[in-house]
Amino acid sequence: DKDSFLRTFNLSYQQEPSLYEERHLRYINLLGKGNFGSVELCRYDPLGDNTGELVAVKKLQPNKQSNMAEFQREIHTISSLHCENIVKYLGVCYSMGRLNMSLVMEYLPNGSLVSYLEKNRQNVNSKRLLLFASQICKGMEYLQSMRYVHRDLAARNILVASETLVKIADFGLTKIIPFDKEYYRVTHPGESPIFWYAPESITEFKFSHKSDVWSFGIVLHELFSYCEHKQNPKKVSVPSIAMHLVNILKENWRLPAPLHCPPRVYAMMLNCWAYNSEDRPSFSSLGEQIKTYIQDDRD
Ligand SMILES: Cc1cnc(Nc2cc(F)c(C3CCN(C)CC3)c(F)c2)nc1Nc1ccc(F)c(N2CCCS2(=O)=O)c1
Repeated sequence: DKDSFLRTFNLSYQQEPSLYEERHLRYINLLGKGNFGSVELCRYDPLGDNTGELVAVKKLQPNKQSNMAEFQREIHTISSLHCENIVKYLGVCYSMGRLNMSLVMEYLPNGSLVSYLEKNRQNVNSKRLLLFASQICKGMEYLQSMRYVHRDLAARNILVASETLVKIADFGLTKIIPFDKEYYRVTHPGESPIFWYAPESITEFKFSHKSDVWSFGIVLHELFSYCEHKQNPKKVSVPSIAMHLVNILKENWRLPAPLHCPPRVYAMMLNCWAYNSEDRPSFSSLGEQIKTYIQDDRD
């Protein structure tokens, strides 16, 4: 019931999250499925006359109780974030008594950055790519101000709200950095997207704002290659490849510049890919740099 729900999240009444009643949540179609569970498009239609709002509902993989605690942490994380470049939390929906729960978020009709750039490649120029990059930067700056590390910053986790607004989604791997440390160390690497990982995340499972900056560099590369997979590394993780990757990174190999990528943007990517985390720029300095590139209308 509501009281125990509020206790679970040690929320007081005035913070009462919107509780969505399952019987009014009408399934429309599946938006995506992964090892996290699935995300569905639903209409929340309490009046039953199709005037209700469209929402994106993230459901936990059924009967994976272990994930329940993680999922509750993810819900707690996203419900504490208020930033126009982060997908909006709307509430939760209980089902099967209290056994299962879903995360209700605003629905962004244009889908992920990957599908959007593949489909709209023709009419997205480098100025618009820089606008998207600056917005992702702003979202990451906000996340850092809340002492969160995202740990899974990639174009597939960026959603397109409109042709001039993108938002960071999916906080399934997000962790809070302990107050007395500069990084978060994970114990179980799990299925890691190593091509988006900084070297120290691969070798020492260390995650920090600076490892998020490394991933931001990969997102810049994805943006300026319009998320064309042949130019992008695959999301695969096999231990031997991981160590091989770290070795060539140590020898200063980096992803080549995407086709037609402005040299100063490639230079920014290389800065994000400094081997030593303390040599990487901060999100605030990246944001400033991108802003000047947008203003001066070169490339
Ligand atoms: C919170 C949220 C809000 N709006 C939306 N709109 C949305 C609208 C769409 F047309 C699509 C697609 C576009 C392409 N065609 C072929 C199929 C539907 C779409 F994928 C999404 N999606 C949200 N979440 C979400 C959905 C789906 C996801 F796979 C993932 N994830 C992916 C990696 C982890 S993840 O869970 O972040 C998050």
